[in-house]
Amino acid sequence: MTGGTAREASLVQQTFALLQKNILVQWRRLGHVVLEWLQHLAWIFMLFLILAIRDSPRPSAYSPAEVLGRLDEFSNKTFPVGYISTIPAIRDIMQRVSRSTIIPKISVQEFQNTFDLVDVVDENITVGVEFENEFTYFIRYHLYTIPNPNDYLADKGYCENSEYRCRPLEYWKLGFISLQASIDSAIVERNTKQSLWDGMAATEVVKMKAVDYTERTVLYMGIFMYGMSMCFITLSYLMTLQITRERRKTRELMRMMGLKDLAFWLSWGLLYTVSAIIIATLMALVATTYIFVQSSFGVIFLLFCLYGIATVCFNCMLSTLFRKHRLTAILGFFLTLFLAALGLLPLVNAMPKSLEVFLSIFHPFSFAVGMVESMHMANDLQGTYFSDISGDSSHILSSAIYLTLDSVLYIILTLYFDKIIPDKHGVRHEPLFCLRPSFWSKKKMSPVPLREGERIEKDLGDYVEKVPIELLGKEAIRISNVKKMYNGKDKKTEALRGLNLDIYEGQITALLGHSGAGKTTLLNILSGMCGATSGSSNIYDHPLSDLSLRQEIQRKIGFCPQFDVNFELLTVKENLKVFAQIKGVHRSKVKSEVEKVLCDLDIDNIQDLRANKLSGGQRRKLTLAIALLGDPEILLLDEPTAGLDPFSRHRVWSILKERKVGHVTLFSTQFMDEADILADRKAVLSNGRLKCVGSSFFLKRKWGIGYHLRMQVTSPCDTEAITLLIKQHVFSAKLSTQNVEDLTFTLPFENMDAFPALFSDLEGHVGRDIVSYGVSITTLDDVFLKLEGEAEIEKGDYGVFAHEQNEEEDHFSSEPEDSILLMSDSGTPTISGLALWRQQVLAVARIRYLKLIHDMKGIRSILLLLVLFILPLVTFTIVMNSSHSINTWELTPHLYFRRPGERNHRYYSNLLLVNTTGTRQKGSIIFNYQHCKLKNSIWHIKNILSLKAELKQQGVPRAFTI
Ligand SMILES: Nc1ncnc2c1ncn2[C@@H]1O[C@H](COP(=O)(O)OP(=O)(O)OP(=O)(O)O)[C@@H](O)[C@H]1O
Repeated sequence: MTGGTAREASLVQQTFALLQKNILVQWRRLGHVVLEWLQHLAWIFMLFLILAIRDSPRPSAYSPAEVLGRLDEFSNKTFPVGYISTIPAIRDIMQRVSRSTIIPKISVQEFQNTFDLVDVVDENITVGVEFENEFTYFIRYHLYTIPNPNDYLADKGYCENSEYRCRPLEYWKLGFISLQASIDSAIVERNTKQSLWDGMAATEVVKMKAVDYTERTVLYMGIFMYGMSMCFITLSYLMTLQITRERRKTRELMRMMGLKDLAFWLSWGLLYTVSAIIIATLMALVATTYIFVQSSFGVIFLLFCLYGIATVCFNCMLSTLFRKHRLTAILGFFLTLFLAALGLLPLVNAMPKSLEVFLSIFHPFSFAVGMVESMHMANDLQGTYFSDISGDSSHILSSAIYLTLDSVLYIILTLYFDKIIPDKHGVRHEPLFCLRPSFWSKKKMSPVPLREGERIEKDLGDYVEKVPIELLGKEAIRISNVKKMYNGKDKKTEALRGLNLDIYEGQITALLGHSGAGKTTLLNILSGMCGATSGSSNIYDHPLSDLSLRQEIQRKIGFCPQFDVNFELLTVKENLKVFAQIKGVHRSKVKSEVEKVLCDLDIDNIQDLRANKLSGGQRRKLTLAIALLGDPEILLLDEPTAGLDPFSRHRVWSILKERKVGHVTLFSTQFMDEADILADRKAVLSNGRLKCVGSSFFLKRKWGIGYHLRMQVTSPCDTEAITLLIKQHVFSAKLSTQNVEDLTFTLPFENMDAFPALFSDLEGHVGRDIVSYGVSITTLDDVFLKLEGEAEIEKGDYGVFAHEQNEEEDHFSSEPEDSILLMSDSGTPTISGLALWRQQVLAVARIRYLKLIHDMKGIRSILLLLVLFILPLVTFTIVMNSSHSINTWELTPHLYFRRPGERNHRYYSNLLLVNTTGTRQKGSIIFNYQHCKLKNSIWHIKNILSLKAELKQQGVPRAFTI
């Protein structure tokens, strides 16, 4: 193997080339880009408006602490309490409660079962008490009488210095605290035989210092959380649309040229990361102005930024899962909508850490972990800061770590799915490919000498021409028993049925065959655009099935596919530059390489024309030019001159001939003259099999009919006499065509010796019954026609036609629609008036119906995905509901005890101790509290509720209520 420009495709060069291309494309479609940005900004503006109207920044203020009175000062005319007695101890406790000195007017009633009790509680007739055991109990109020005990569902604070509007005070005003104190006293009295009633009754109730205005409702915070989670929704839609489109159109071909997967994803990822950062900056500005007023801009910006990057990575992952760009984009849109709902979960309640870690694989949830907590802190008039990242702002760190890990996870999954879910073209890796050692060890190609004379085409016997001795051992491509089966929806197509063929270095080989013979399929397999179903193909003795070597092999190949490849908004020159860099042409040589190819193919006059403005032939030349870039050792060309003018065809032929030595060239063509002139060897395929292979001379000798003797005769003419004359010299001559004034005979090659005598005899008849005559040799067309037969050709044509129909998405383009409407089978209008109108309506209705069925598949996929992603949400909601956690607040000493420096977090409240003695009571209860690592004398509590705690004072256990 010789030749080839030195090429080494580096990740940086490829990424840079594609990124440059992406930026250029964005620039060329500036109008669209502006519209896209208007969409992004519309979302941010909407959020800004909602915030500006709903929640203008308020001055920081606290409502002060105030003493509400003694516990026994609560007085209600009647205070009915119901309970269910399941064990005698409960009745005993409630009997004691009925004698409560804290609530003198209490009346206690026993109920038979929970339903009866719930009925009266629901009607707000009585307050319910349910015991789990003799120490644990629930107090049940009518749902709307006291604020929801769940901190996140309740209006916290909101006192505005007015007792009337102070919701948390309902706990005091409606007797909740006094009842709880009564039950606690009864339990303590029953178990310790000591009475706490008097002390308890004298306990003073104090409203803690609280933030003056904080409206903590799920709805309110949920709207903003949801709005913030969806700030990248338009970006997601447009990104998936573009990536999936390019992935489908050109990615596999670029991959075939040696493009590294990561370079492709990075080029898009980096472009959209810039957009995400701009959106993140604007969002952070809006959020810090209206929601996180006390927080540092940097912290909020960081979270938005990381969320944006994770979104970009997520979209890349999504783009690997589907082929259709619209479907992917719509799906991405709905997924963002639904995943953003996951961000609401941290609002509802404190969730177990394990569930938080599990849900953090969804980036909107990870984002919400930081944002929701920051919102709660903002409601407490606290801000989040980098300096506090290990303290109260630690949730920011968790969120940032989750989002970073999400991004890494999505990138890994993108690369993985990209390998195991191939696009329309491309080779599928097995799911566990990364566990194979060969995947990680980068083998270098070292050609292994071939065993001389071992020919895999030998099965065809006489149909294969023997290659000259100097070619033996120069087999560059060896195709052995290759089969390819396409599994369509309705039927399977066997495109190749055990093909054997050797392609030699230093030769140009042509693939001939009827439409649908399998030429394109073979070239696609060799180029790596698709895999074979079975059999092996080796390139320089390296099996193509070894995926670890594939990239190495592919870099040596220049491939011109049947379809045209280019980036439409780039000029011819820009296209060539990008592809040269992808192919690994050194940066310093890109310019000269591009100029050489432009000049070789005579397209330098159109180098500044955009690809979407090129004619069919010019596009073809561009695709060929791309294949020639980097002077690849192996050229695989699928109908390279289709659509070219004769001048350009000759130019292509001379280029291929010039670079023949030391290179391998394999091309397919429908032009027999092209194969005849250009190719050293022609391989004729028929229905997926090799029919024969050899030089033109060999094929013509073997299948040609010999020579054609054409003569113009006078009319009327004695055909029999002329035939007899010819047969006298060439006995096996045959009259092949006969017209009024023309006769054509075929003369076999073997009778060439008889030709001089035949011609001199014919000369004698010229001017009498023969006007003139001439002889021509069999062409490859004749060979082809003989080999295939007309019936075969028709069959092949039909096959391809059917296939193309399947391939194209526009089944229902308007053209067939029109033809259905206007023409009968014979092509002439046969009906008119009402009948025609009826037929048109039916036809259009049928087309609409078929379109709907077609779209249903997409809708089904969307629904399936939605269900999959909603499932965690639904499960979580069920779990939450079943645990009654939303409307229940369990009071445990744990809530009130915290380490110094620990944030005043959710259910944790600081303990209020009011020392009215005027002395610092060393050794007293205050001293003991200080040793319990409690932060004392803090005038701040979320709700004023009772706590049952037990502390030892001077070794004596004392139960009391705070
Ligand atoms: N993606 C596909 N899915 C299903 N069948 C296919 C697909 N591609 C090709 N075929 C079928 O495989 C057979 C071989 O097709 P191929 O394109 O290789 O023929 P060809 O010799 O290149 O034809 P042409 O000269 O018209 O390009 C045909 O019958 C075709 O219908």
